[in-house]
Amino acid sequence: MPDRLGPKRQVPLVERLALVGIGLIGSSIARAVRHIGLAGSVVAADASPEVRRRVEELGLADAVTGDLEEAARDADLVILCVPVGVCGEVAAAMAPGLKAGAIVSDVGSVKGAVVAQVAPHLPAGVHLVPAHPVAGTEHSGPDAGFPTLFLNRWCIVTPPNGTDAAAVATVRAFWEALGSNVEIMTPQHHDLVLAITSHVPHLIAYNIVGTAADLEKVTQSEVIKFSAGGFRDFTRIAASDPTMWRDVFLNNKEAVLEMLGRFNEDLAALQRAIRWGDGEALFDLFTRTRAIRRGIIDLGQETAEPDFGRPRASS
Ligand SMILES: NC(=O)C1=CN([C@@H]2O[C@H](COP(=O)(O)OP(=O)(O)OC[C@H]3O[C@@H](n4cnc5c(N)ncnc54)[C@H](O)[C@@H]3O)[C@@H](O)[C@H]2O)C=CC1
Ligand SMILES: O=C(O)C(=O)Cc1ccc(O)cc1
Repeated sequence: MPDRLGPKRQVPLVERLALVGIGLIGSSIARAVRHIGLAGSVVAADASPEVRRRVEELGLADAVTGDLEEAARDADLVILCVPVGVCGEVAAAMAPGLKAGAIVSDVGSVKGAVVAQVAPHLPAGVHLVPAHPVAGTEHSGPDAGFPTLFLNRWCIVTPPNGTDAAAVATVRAFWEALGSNVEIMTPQHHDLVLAITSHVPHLIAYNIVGTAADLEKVTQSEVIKFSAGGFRDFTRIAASDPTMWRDVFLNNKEAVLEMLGRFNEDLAALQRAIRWGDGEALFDLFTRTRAIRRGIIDLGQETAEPDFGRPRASS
């Protein structure tokens, strides 16, 4: 498995790249793209003046703007790296600047709702190719990004039916150049898979940390002092960005509720096994789940030890 990005390219994949939203994901893309020369030029757009100032200080782009129409003008590829709840309004604001043949993509953690919100605003001749890099951290903002974030990670590309094949190939080549493995699926299937592998686990983390914080007979300082490894992992996840995750749950409602229904049934069965002293049921489940974890490690998608080498950010 490669442990670094490829060498600088002689010929960029796209001439002009516009990144809208330069937080963790947008700034990681900007860093990687500039590192390998994947775009002729990078324009960065963000609604926040503080973020724009920081992007300029960090030298992450050739041009920085708060005007989305200006950012989109002449861009060959535009990638929305904003919370999923604002993708529609962002698409509407930049639409007048888009040229025919441009590709609009995104990195949102939910795909069906993003397609529904963005597609109606795009002029004819503009290709929508949504994508989701399944890579991230609990940190936010332009200081949190790093160029190897997508290396050896999956990127799921979810083109709506009938999307131009050349536009899909460009988005695939883009993510492969950033070191990702690309898989294509429908937006609906993506949302179902990610509901159980990412969205519900985040909800469980938010919930358990909230429950621990609200206990009367166990103090907060005891929770912090005696937090074992498992609980510490939950607190890391529960430190993830509130705006981003609010939008994920509001925009993947059906799939999350479906998975939560199943989760609640299985939890009730475990509750019953504990109440009735059914050690066999507990042992059987724990044996099955241990095999799943070992399968993930065998696939090389996880290290057995936690990754302490990852950069930390302020927010
Ligand atoms: N954080 C993570 O681990 C991952 C996040 N994603 C997806 O990536 C997207 C971005 O997430 P992050 O980079 O973590 O967020 P972030 O909070 O670090 O950055 C988002 C940026 O978007 C800007 N923004 C918000 N509303 C805007 C608007 N209306 N117009 C222009 N700019 C606007 C903010 O000022 C901020 O700089 C989300 O859709 C999220 O679901 C995907 C994979 C992993
Ligand atoms: O920090 C973690 O453990 C994550 O799970 C990061 C993450 C968050 C959201 C995504 O859509 C993909 C990856």
